[in-house]
Amino acid sequence: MNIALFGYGKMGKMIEQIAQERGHTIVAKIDVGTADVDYGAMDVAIDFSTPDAAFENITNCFKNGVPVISGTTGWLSRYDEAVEQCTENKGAFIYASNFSLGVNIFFELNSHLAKMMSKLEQYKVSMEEIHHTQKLDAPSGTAITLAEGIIGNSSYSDWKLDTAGDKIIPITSIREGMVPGTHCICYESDVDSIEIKHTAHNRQGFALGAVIAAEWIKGKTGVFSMKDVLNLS
Ligand SMILES: NC(=O)C1=CN([C@@H]2O[C@H](COP(=O)(O)OP(=O)(O)OC[C@H]3O[C@@H](n4cnc5c(N)ncnc54)[C@H](O)[C@@H]3O)[C@@H](O)[C@H]2O)C=CC1
Ligand SMILES: O=C(O)C1=N[C@H](C(=O)O)C[C@H](O)C1
Repeated sequence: MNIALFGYGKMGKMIEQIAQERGHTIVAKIDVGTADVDYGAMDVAIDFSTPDAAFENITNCFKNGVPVISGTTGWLSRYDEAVEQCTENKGAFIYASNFSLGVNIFFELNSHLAKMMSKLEQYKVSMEEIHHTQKLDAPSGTAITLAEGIIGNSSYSDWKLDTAGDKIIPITSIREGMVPGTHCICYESDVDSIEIKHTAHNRQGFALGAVIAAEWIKGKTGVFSMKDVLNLS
């Protein structure tokens, strides 16, 4: 497939390597200041750019008939608008806050655990995420998806950064060193704690998942998720 990369930073470079290993061709590397974008050359676009740039990158692709895989986080207040534009243009779109297989299994585990814990009022939930110091958004997109998984399966109604409260999931965001991404969910009672944790050792899992999603979306129309791609129930 001919793949265009929107954002040629840490993730763009990792995706280039994995896509080429799987026999794909990178036909464009679009970053700040790229003047001409040849949409006609692309079978699919993979966007790992910045919170400010993602919406425009994604919707320009829809307008030009190019399917989009986006992993950029921090722009989700405009997700519904992007979905609308995808539908209007009969486009194809997958956004995931995290493309790694491990985290997508962790999402399922989190929802299942939240359902079980919802009957046990003595346990209070909290979340911690740790990322490298260059990260622009907090909390991470993955932490927000995890919080939504808890909210959808319990009586918790919202999440807040560094703020506990009734029916509120407190999220702590730590920025240190080169950490690729660590997420931990803790249920705590007076007598014990239960923790589940996902630790990314590098960025390869994120990049491989994005390339697999790009391969999967070929020939499809609509808005999908990694759950569709990975066939997780
Ligand atoms: N969903 C997932 O699995 C993952 C998501 N991410 C997210 O992906 C995004 C990128 O992460 P990294 O590559 O680590 O960041 P990065 O900072 O290394 O790369 C971002 C690149 O986007 C470029 N950029 C800025 N404006 C642009 C524009 N208008 N068009 C195209 N490119 C533009 C920057 O110059 C930079 O090269 C972040 O939002 C991050 O949270 C990161 C890892 C995994
Ligand atoms: O910025 C990152 O690096 C990452 N961002 C994603 C997020 O916000 O959840 C995914 C991963 O944790 C790495």
